[in-house]
Amino acid sequence: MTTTEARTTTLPTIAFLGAGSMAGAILNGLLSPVVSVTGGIRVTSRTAEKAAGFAETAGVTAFATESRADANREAVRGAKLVVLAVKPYLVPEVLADVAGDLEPDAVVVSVAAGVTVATMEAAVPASVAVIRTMPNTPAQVGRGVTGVSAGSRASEADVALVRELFETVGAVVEVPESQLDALSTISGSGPAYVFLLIEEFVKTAIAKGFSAEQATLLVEQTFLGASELLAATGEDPAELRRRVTSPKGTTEKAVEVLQGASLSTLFDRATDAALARAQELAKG
Ligand SMILES: NC(=O)C1=CN([C@@H]2O[C@H](COP(=O)(O)OP(=O)(O)OC[C@H]3O[C@@H](n4cnc5c(N)ncnc54)[C@H](OP(=O)(O)O)[C@@H]3O)[C@@H](O)[C@H]2O)C=CC1
Ligand SMILES: O=C(O)[C@@H]1CCC=N1
Repeated sequence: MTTTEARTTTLPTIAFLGAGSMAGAILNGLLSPVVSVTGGIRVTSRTAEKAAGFAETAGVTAFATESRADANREAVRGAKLVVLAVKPYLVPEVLADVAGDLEPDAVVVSVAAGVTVATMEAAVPASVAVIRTMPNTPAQVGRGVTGVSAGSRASEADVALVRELFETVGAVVEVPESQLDALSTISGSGPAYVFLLIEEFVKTAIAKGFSAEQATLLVEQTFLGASELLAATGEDPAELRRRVTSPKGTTEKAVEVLQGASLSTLFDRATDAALARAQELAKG
């Protein structure tokens, strides 16, 4: 695993096919002053409105498929890295469209949940490498974590390049493809679990008589503070929990209730449901 460092990264021409939440988060990292993308960044979207949002960004050229049918083909011509950031069900259609225009040494980097390397390798010329990844939205603030799985045709240099791309927005973990869907249920979807906990905790604080503003401050600062304490101390979270939980004190009572609700089973069931969905998406 590698963490983000303030070092200069130079990347070759990149095309993002799809410009939604995930592509936007990664793009944010690429726009950092310590990153240089030689040949520039191309971005495609379905709507002209979304593409127009990128028009002002230096170094980025955006095309919309609703304005020009060849938007994705135009974007991939000359691109070394082609990041597939459309919804999983669109991956086969988009790859079929661009296959003939990919550079022979291009690396197709998918962020799509579920869609397998085998499906993508079958859709592009044999000289084109495929690498599957699973980033997460904290990439937008340089705090992402991305799982990377090399396809059968990816060289060490291809994997190193893709690592460099995702290290501009956080940490990278290399795993075999057989583990990538499981990784997705932890870190890919994980930010949603955290936000859900925050939403529910704010409701609880409001029910205890705090204003919405106070409740939000209390809860958000508690999540941020606890996360930063964990990061700064490097302590085991169980030890940090113990330090909050005074013997015979108040926290002990709350933690007993939470543990009684079988939190670990709940997380197992939630991530199993996400894993089952990834397997459905793989079938197309
Ligand atoms: N969101 C997340 O936390 C994560 C998402 N992912 C993966 O990222 C991928 C994208 O998800 P997300 O960003 O959430 O989705 P969004 O719906 O936010 O983005 C999808 C993007 O694809 C564009 N699009 C649709 N059709 C085409 C097309 N034919 N050609 C080019 N662009 C097109 C859309 O354009 P327009 O905006 O104009 O409609 C939109 O910008 C998915 O495969 C998902 O599995 C992976 C990890 C985490
Ligand atoms: O919900 C999804 O399918 C994507 C993959 C992981 C996070 N978002």
